[in-house]
Amino acid sequence: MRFEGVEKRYARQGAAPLQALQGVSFDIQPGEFFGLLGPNGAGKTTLISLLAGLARASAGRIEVMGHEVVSDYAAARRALGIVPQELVFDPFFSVRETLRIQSGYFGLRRNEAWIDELLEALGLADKAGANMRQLSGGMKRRVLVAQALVHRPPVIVLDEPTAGVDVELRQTLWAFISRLNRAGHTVLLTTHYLEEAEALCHRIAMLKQGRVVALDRTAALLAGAAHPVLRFKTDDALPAALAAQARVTGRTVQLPAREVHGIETLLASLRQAGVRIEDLEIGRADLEDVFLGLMAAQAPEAGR
Ligand SMILES: Nc1ncnc2c1ncn2[C@@H]1O[C@H](COP(=O)(O)OP(=O)(O)OP(=O)(O)O)[C@@H](O)[C@H]1O
Repeated sequence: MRFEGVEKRYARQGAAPLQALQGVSFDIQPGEFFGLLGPNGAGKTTLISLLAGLARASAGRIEVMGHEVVSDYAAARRALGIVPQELVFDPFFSVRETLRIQSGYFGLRRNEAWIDELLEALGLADKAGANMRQLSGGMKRRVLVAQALVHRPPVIVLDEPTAGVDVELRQTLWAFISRLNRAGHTVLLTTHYLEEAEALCHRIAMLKQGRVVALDRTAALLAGAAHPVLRFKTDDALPAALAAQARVTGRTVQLPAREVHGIETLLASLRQAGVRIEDLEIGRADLEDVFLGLMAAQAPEAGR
């Protein structure tokens, strides 16, 4: 898969066009598990809709398995299995009918064995006869995954597949997608769950305001942020200097320490400020730290 100088501008009434993607270029190797990360509005979904041929790039080109997505649309589309972010279904069909209809779009007549395998792998076997409107949101999402895979595409694209889904479905989904990846399928994943990207992706591109701001092997991105961190719980307010660098989730606070003896300095500052701490641990930086660091480092650009 190749993105070459991809640009996308959206026209806006009474305002300058919105530049959603600017000069995005990168390759994804066959068989790779690739993560596309970025904050809300970074352009991830836009890039996927260009890849899927649902929207046209303002400039640049995109190829999937050697097929350019506009001039060679049918072949490119056939190579892709796309799990969209939004749950859109015809409520009157059953799960099995939905998958048969999707097979029909790709001209596949005898696809029952694979449909059964998909239903089984995604924990949908006992829901095959249920109407789509009877399914819970999580079950619908499973059908969306099955639907994307019905034609056995070599490239699987997942746009935030685990947004709002429970732990069980996440595990089912990742076990299945990892199995397909080991069997040679290329996977492109967008997610807001950085621990998921860290666990699954070989390489990661980070998008910010329509540009690629980092692209590397996951291990290399993490190595770049190898500083230790101090994690603890507290009910007290942090002094301003520490609050500015803290990552706070509820009562849990994480502070970066530049070097190991930086931990001592941090603890001294906390003690001096009278911050009472519990459950203290020393850990290493994770992908979220890399991500937050990169997002903070790049100043916002004009025209956005
Ligand atoms: N059809 C559209 N018309 C106009 N602007 C759009 C359209 N689709 C997206 N945008 C704008 O383009 C920018 C990129 O949006 P996009 O949905 O690609 O981001 P994203 O990275 O997928 O975000 P999220 O994490 O919230 O899904 C945003 O500023 C968005 O408002």
